[in-house]
Amino acid sequence: MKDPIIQLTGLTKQYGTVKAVDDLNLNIQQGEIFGLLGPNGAGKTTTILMMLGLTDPTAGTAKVCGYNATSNPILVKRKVGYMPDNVGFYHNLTALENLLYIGRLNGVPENELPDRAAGVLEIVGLTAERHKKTAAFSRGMKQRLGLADVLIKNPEVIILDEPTLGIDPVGVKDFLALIKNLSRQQGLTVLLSSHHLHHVQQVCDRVGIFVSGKLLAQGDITGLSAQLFGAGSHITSVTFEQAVPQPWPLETELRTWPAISHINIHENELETTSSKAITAALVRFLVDKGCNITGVHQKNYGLDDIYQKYFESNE
Ligand SMILES: Nc1ncnc2c1ncn2[C@@H]1O[C@H](COP(=O)(O)OP(=O)(O)OP(=O)(O)O)[C@@H](O)[C@H]1O
Repeated sequence: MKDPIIQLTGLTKQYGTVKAVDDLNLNIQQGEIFGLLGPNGAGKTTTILMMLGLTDPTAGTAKVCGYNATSNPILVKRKVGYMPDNVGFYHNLTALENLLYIGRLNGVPENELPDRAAGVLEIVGLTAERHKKTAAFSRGMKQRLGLADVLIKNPEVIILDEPTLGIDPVGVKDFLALIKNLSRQQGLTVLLSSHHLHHVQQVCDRVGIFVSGKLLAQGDITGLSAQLFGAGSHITSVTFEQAVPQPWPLETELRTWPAISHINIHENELETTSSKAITAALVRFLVDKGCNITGVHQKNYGLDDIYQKYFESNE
């Protein structure tokens, strides 16, 4: 496997007595969409600022595109596009004029500028609006233009801080689809910070759960629920036509299934807790044994449950 394009090692930032980021270790591979998910004040922005060399770590290192962000911030900024949570524009200028201005600031050669601007406006879907002043832009349009600002310098990595804040649901869906396409088609690496679990869930390959400066867990959604809920990440409930007799010989058999960690029987309901999805096998087994089933329900722990368990007390 190639070296990770983002490598955070023991990254720590202390503000007075507050540890905003506490010994963060995280690797992100080229082309991945990684979601940094955490409640307000978790340390997401501070982490991003250290990755861009905009604030120095108290300890540890942030290596991005092969460069140490603290000692080589200029080289990192050449490769990384950053969209802060509050993108600002010159409202008396049009979308295109704003974009050309940012392109020049980022050193895009003058002869390439018109084509590049037209190209990124097309990607973000603002070609028809390019001559409108940004004062009249909706929040969703501003986010798209913010993304165009980031893309005009042909970055290898884009970092988006709370990119979906304040956009309506349809706008969010479109914006996230845009990010996903960009990453898939151009191999762009995306780090996205958010406290909206549903937005992160829609688009990210992997997620890191960040609370009070610490990364509690990382992985894809299934891996995360397995890490955070262990043996109890799947629950299957089965309803029978009649009450389950006690003792029930089938219970003894089910207790030998390695995936099942817990069995609960109440009247005509059976509930199993297991480390993997066993619903299909369980139903087949019960039908084979002559049980009459009137209902089946499978619950898998997802980000909602992770959120409730880890974030609610912080918000
Ligand atoms: N410049 C600063 N000086 C002192 N404390 C700071 C500074 N910047 C951030 N902090 C503190 O560090 C902690 C992490 O803040 P940070 O802004 O990184 O969190 P966040 O996850 O980005 O939250 P939000 O979603 O609210 O932006 C908070 O307790 C914050 O008060």
